[in-house]
Amino acid sequence: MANSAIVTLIGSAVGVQITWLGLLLATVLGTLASWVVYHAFLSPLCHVPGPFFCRILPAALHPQLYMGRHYMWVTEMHRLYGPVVRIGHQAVSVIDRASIREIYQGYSHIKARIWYRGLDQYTSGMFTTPHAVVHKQLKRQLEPTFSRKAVREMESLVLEHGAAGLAFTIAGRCAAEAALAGPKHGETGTVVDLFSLLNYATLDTITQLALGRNACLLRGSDHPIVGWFHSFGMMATLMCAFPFLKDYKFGFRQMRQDTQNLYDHAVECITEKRATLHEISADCAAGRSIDDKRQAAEKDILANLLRAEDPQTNDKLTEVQIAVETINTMFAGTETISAGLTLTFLHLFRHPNLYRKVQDEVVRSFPVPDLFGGEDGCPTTPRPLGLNLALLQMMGITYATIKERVPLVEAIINETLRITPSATTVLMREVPEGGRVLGGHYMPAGTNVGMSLMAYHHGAEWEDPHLFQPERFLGPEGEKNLVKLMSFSLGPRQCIGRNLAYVEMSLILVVLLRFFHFEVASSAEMHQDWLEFVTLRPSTLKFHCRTWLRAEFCAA
Ligand code: HEM
Repeated sequence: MANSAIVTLIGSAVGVQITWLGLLLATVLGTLASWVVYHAFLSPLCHVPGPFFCRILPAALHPQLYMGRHYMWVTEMHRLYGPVVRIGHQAVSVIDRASIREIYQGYSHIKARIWYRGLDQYTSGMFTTPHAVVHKQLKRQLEPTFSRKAVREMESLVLEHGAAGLAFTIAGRCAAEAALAGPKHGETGTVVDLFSLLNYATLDTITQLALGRNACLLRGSDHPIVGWFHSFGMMATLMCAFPFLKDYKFGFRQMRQDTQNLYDHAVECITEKRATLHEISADCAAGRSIDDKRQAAEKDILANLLRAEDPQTNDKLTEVQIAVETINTMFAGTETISAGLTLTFLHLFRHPNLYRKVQDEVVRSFPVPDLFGGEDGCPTTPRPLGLNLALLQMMGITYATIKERVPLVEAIINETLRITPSATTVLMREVPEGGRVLGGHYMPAGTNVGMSLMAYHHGAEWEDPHLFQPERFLGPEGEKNLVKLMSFSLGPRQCIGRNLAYVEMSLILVVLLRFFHFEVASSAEMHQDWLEFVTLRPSTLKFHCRTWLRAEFCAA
């Protein structure tokens, strides 16, 4: 009674007859209008340059994210608005080095939960935890696993399961097609989807290293791990957008089941590795010899994780932590590398002189060994040469020899990761209590800020940023440019797999250049879009090339 009297009173005050529904609508519209006015003109972020709609739409980023075009859009926004751009209602992208240092060099700006929480499906791991104390301990435990020394000890596994496995697969396909096509094969070559093959090679390698079991995708296995990973990624994306899905276990049954299968598989591999390590130490104690395979099994990522210990507290990782770290390692260390290598070939195809130059250097630096020591210097190696791991080892293909003999290889990898960083996403952090001034603009606490790797690598910090010039990473300027390269991020949360990434990419690139000749299959492949779904991917999810085994490895 009293309420309707108030409505009537307001109605007569403004000279109109209003109802409850009208009042409700007016309240909603009024709140909305004041919200828009506040965010458009009064909020502390409204002075940050950027498109107007980003000020008022909480989901301004989402269409670009779901279409995979976010990185192109953010780069364009930086071109239009400068080094600090508001790219969302609460999100700002920065590409000036001072702001980047401020954000990433310490622990002050924590990882923005909204972007990472989806990966925490079991427990938060090193990749996702926002807590400095937790991260510091995990880092102390995990760093030795990914150190240069540890990666050197894993190198033979990386060569065998990645580079060599890939080369055998492609050589096998070339040989089969050459047998069918006869001399015509010289013109047509063998068409392979390089992106998929590189994906298989990197997944085979990382499953061997992180689980102790190669998924054998290059050898044609239909291991369900590919589907499990797909579901894990989808589930992670959904949980980022709708975090309540983690606690309310309804819907998405297949995806949840696949994610659980992935986790159970990791636990099974952990148990198996524990048993293997136990047997090895029993054999050592009994003075029995350990063959090469078992020696290598002792040095992979999983074996290191089982031994990992915090030097300050002696804490070891729990079983759940080990499972989560192996899954995150596989997640972080597969497509980043396969996309990076596919992009490397894309750039080499666009720069045929550079392709010839690096291939010539690789061929000169890794000659075919004369297996039987021919007289008068003539090679007596029988044809066709068996393309096997022993041959690669005899040719001396290691990360150290590649760096020493063909520095151009790593320079090409670095330039690829600069101009088209395979992990392109904006690495979002949260502005801490008290707010911060970044790039001359005040950002209140809680604002999501981050660098867009693509925009930064195409910005003012670089000379001729749009040109593909690997030489910028060689000679006296090389070191300076390397410090500016952010493809692996910087500071305490930078990529822990960086050493492994360089080793794996260099070995695969050199083996492919040494044994094969590649040409892109069509100009459509060259000009297709690359879309960003955490990493860059060709829009067709394929990158077809023609390939030929180089003459010295073919039957005479
Ligand atoms: C070309 C290859 C790679 C690129 C471009 C790359 C790039 C990156 C970037 C940009 C980050 C920072 C992510 C963020 O702040 O959100 C990162 C973090 C990380 N990467 Fe990589 N990565 C590569 C390969 C690998 C490999 C091979 C592994 C493991 C085997 C790995 C494991 C990780 C982990 C665990 C983190 C989280 C580190 C932390 O938060 O402390 N990455 N990577």
